[in-house]
Order: sequence, then structure tokens, then C-alpha cells
Amino acid sequence: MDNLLEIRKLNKSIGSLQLLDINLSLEPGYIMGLIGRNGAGKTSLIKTILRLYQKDSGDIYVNGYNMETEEKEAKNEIGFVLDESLFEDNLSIEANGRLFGSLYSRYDHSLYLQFCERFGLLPKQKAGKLSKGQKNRFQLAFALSHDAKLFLMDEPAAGLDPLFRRELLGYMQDIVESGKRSILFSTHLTNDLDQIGDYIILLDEGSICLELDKEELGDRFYIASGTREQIEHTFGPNVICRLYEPYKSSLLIEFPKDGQLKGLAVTRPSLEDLMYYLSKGGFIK
Ligand SMILES: Nc1ncnc2c1ncn2[C@@H]1O[C@H](COP(=O)(O)OP(=O)(O)OP(=O)(O)O)[C@@H](O)[C@H]1O
Repeated sequence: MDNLLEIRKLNKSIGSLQLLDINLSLEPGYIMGLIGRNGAGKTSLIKTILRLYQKDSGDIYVNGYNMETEEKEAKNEIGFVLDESLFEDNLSIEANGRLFGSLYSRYDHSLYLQFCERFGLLPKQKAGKLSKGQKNRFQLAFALSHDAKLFLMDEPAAGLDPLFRRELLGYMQDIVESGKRSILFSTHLTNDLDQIGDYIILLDEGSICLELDKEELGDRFYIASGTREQIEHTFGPNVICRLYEPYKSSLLIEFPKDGQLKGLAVTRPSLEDLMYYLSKGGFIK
């Protein structure tokens, strides 16, 4: 089966940012999280996939359709939740559904109204008057109503109240459950990704610097803590970085060998821990 998203050798300069040689593929049925520091290029990548920014080079395929030469077919497969609204602010939620739904071959207006009701949205309300969290719900309701296969979401949980945020994570899992749809979403909320992400892409200054299968996280990386001397004397090319902090000395290691961490306290890093160590170790800026 085709990947729902396939990006090959994508390059794009935007201001001082350069998205550099981005290669990505996402099969149906999975959630991929895009993480990275402020300004790493997460939003720019999502906008470039959507052709809101024109790429400089490379190819993007959505459910097998070329985003450049088969744009209409490719966009038909994409649902999005973005920070900026691409809808008509002066029109009601209902009218926006009718207007933009006409652009999608599988749009179902009654399903859209059901999702609006489920998400607590009043169909008569003007789109431009929605709060940040309501805008995300509105976009999600629309994306769910045109049978999108690839969901692109830029920080969808930002600005959501804790209750809806938890619900959103459930909806995201529902989206991929059938094994026919996938989600690529950017986030700073690594706890959310710890919960629902299958794959993780770490962007740094416009480049992918780490690709992780979440299952792999626990087996691949470990944090080992001990005295400064113990940490200094733990050697090997798989030691990624050592941190000497006032309250503890520790190291991040990849695929440790038997006995290599003898005498040290070993834990498995969360995503946040991993980003912290990679950043402190100078692997990400
Ligand atoms: N429209 C634009 N015009 C000029 N430069 C831009 C534009 N969009 C993005 N950039 C450049 O790209 C950089 C990365 O921005 P982007 O929004 O993609 O980062 P991000 O990883 O999503 O950050 P954050 O986590 O803060 O949302 C910006 O710092 C800026 O230099």
C-alpha cells in the first residue's frame, strides 16, 4: 500500500530558515510527531507540504498523488488543523462547511454538523469570532467530514483546555485506529507524544536530526547517572553526551553493551529528557 505521505529531498528557504533535504514517509495507521525548538521549522514544513509555501525542490506525495502535478487529488486527501485560519472569517461555521466542502469530493455536510455539535460548536457562529481552541475544533470537525486520509496538524493541542486536549488525543487515536488514516502533527507537548506518537521526527534548524520509532525509544537510549568519576570513566562511541550538573552527573547512551553501565543508576529517557540531553550535548541548537 502507498505511504499516505512521502517527501523526497525537499528543500525550501524561508527568511533565514532553510528546510534542508527533508525525506519522510508515513504509512497508513500511524501518528507521527514533529518536535523541535522554537523556530526549528515545524510550521514551515507543514505549510510547505500544503503548498502554502512553494518548495524550492523535491517531491511530495499524498496517498500516492503528486502534490505538484496532481494537486487537487492530493489535497482531497488532506485534512488540516493550522494556527492560521484558511476559512472565511465573516461566514458562519455552517456556511464555511458548505463553501469549502464543495472543494472536496467526499465532503459530508450532515457529518460535519454532527462533529460541530459533538465539539460544542454553534453552526451559526462566525468563524472569525471563535477562540483559539474553538478554531482548532472547527478545523478538526471539517477535516473529519471530508474523509481525509492524511491529517496535518500544527500544534493542535495548543490553546485547548485540559479536558478537550485529552479528548483530542482520543480523537487522534480514533483517526488512525482503522489503519487507513495517518496524522503528522507538530507539538511542544512531548507528554502527548509519549502517549500517542508512533514515530517522532526531531527537526533542528530546518533539518531532520533524529527519526525515532517510539517503540525504539526505550530500547535505544538510556540515561545513566552516578558520580562524576563514574561518568567520566564510562567510555564508548555510543556515549552521546555527558552532563555534569551540580546535583548529578549523568550520560546519554545509545544501545549500551552488556556491563558497560555497571554500577550506574540506569533509566529510560522520556522524549523531554532525550531533547534535553541532545540539546545540552550540542546535538541540537
Ligand atoms: N513567512 C515567513 N517569512 C520569513 N521567515 C519565515 C517565515 N516563516 C518562517 N520563517 C522563518 O522560519 C523560521 C522557523 O519558523 P517556524 O514557524 O517554521 O518554526 P517552528 O518550529 O514552527 O517554531 P515554533 O515552535 O516557535 O512554532 C522562523 O524563525 C523564520 O526565520
